[in-house]
Amino acid sequence: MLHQFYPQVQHEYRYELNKDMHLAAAHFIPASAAGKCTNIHGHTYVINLTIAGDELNDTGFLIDFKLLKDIVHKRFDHSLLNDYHEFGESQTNSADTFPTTEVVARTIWQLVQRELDQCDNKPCCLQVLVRETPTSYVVYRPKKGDFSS
Ligand SMILES: Nc1nc2c(c(=O)[nH]1)N=C([C@H](O)[C@H](O)COP(=O)(O)OP(=O)(O)OP(=O)(O)O)CN2
Ligand SMILES: [Zn+2]
Repeated sequence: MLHQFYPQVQHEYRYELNKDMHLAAAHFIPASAAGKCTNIHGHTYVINLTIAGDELNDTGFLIDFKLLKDIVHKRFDHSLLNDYHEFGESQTNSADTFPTTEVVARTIWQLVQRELDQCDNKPCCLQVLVRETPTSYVVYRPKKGDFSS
């Protein structure tokens, strides 16, 4: 895997962990303004997760790298993103759920943070980077109010 440098997020936690992964998936954007992207096509998404926290768990992990891969890669690899309810057109504000790079990044943050909320050592996901093509990527950073506690 290509090792890359990513935008840094400022924080005061003791530990910061980063997990890279690749994801092969297809999608289409169901809006005529999306031009050629209205047609179904595929990407090898490159994803980087930044997790931070002050305490380690009983295994000495902030969070298991493998768990992070399972949350994202296991769920979406070799899939059509539009098939998932998170990216469905039937949602109330459907443009906000089209599988654009922005929405994919936000959705990954929601899925990851939901799992982290179950951990006693309370790690938090501070940044999700999703690269859709060699020249295009999005960084999603949650605001304080996006965390449940
Ligand atoms: N803000 C966004 N803009 C675009 C998105 C998106 O998700 N968010 N998506 C697309 C397309 O789906 C496409 O996959 C990526 O577009 P683009 O970077 O233009 O792809 P190219 O490989 O053609 O880029 P070049 O730099 O011209 O090689 C479009 N816009
Ligand atoms: Zn695309």
